[in-house]
Amino acid sequence: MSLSIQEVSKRFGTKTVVDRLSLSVGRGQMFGLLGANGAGKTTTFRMILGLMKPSEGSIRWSGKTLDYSNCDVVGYLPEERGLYPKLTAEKQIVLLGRLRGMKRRDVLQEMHKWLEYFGIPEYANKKIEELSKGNQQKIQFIAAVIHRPELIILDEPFSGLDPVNVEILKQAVLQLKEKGATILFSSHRMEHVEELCEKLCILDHGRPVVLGELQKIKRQYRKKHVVIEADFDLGFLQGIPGVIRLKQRTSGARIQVEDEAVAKRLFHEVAKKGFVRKFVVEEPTLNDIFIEKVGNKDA
Ligand SMILES: Nc1ncnc2c1ncn2[C@@H]1O[C@H](COP(=O)(O)OP(=O)(O)OP(=O)(O)O)[C@@H](O)[C@H]1O
Repeated sequence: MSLSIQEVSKRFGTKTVVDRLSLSVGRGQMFGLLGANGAGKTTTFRMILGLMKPSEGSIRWSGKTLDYSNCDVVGYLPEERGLYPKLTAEKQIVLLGRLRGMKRRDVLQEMHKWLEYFGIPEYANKKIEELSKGNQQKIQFIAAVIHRPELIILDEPFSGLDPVNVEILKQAVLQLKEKGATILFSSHRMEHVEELCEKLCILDHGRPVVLGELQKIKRQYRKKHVVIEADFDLGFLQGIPGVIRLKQRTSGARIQVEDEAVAKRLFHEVAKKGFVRKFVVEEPTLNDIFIEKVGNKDA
């Protein structure tokens, strides 16, 4: 079981909003889609779900195109949250579970398990409109995964949640992954993707500018940061070839360098000067990579 996207493009009129995207996500893998507003994330999800046809290319889940006839294998949390405000959480979830072909008894059993997990068992009989935004989101998440889908697509699942609830939802998503679900999610927050995904794609105006395995992407990125703490001023390092920028900190400096060889040079230079309390070469963060590839704007 795997998702395979090959050379997919989507155009609206003359505007290309997804531009030759190819990727694959295997069973039990988690894939993160990053990009600024309007980069093409939701459009990509809609094409995977069969709600929209690609202008070019193909999308297959286990060798088949998804459409309304086989979409029960997918669970989808849309970006625009859409629950019926007047229904109770239970009625809402039962309705969606039944539409997925589940027996009422099975829906209720699964729903109670999830409500317990989220620490809100008493909300089963509350109307959606009576719940906070965060709790509505949990109900919609439960509705999206109630039928234990093989493929789960979560559009901005963490937006609007407080840090405690972000953590609870992250753990829930990880549990589903461990049980073998294939999960794709979009986010504006790079640290979420960094923490949860093996694979990722950064879209910039529909174009995949970074794509692949997180660890490989980081390794291939040659520029590093060096954090130094010393009892003397580190400003002189700015003049060393290969130093891109130096930011002074209260107890030292954080320096971006061209590659590891420059980091070694810095090590020798500071060691000659005096006592060095700290010298660390940091892996680039996804944020560093995003800023270089897409520019200094919000993901
Ligand atoms: N049905 C449509 N008709 C015309 N243009 C569309 C349609 N759907 C999306 N677009 C355009 O496609 C581009 C990509 O939109 P999309 O919603 O996929 O971006 P996104 O990455 O999900 O953004 P956000 O982070 O804001 O949710 C946008 O410029 C949007 O206006």
